[in-house]
Amino acid sequence: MVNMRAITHDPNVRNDPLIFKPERYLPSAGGVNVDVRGNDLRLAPFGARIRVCPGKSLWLATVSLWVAKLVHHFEWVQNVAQSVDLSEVLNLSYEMKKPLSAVAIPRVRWRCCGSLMRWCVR
Ligand code: HEM
Repeated sequence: MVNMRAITHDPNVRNDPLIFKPERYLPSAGGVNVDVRGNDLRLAPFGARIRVCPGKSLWLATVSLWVAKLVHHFEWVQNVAQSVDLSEVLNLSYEMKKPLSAVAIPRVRWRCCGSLMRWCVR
């Protein structure tokens, strides 16, 4: 498994590695253009080489749809009961010490149309 934490926290690879700045990989915002499919280890969320994620193409082809659906159907608001804490803990990999929590409020009301996996707007 590629140690992405070590790579992405290396100041020789990333300027200001501790600052949350996703636009650093957005060419239209002056960031660098990185191939995330495992060919460029500056950013390899799916790993690389022989154990690279076999689901990467499926995910890259559908991620826009998933995000669009989540934003279209829900209003996302901060969970006031649990503030955002970016502290990390080392388990099998680095994980958030306190899981990120948000509240999703449905934008429309739904009712089940009777068949499995089919929901309609009331
Ligand atoms: C946001 C989406 C995803 C991310 C960030 C992701 C990331 C990863 C990473 C980092 C690995 C480990 C690579 C390594 O060991 O170096 C992995 C492995 C794997 N992923 Fe994904 N993955 C995603 C989605 C998917 C999807 C959609 C599928 C299946 C449909 C999938 C199936 C697998 C499998 C089976 C492995 C194990 C491969 C092996 O050990 O040989 N992943 N993934």
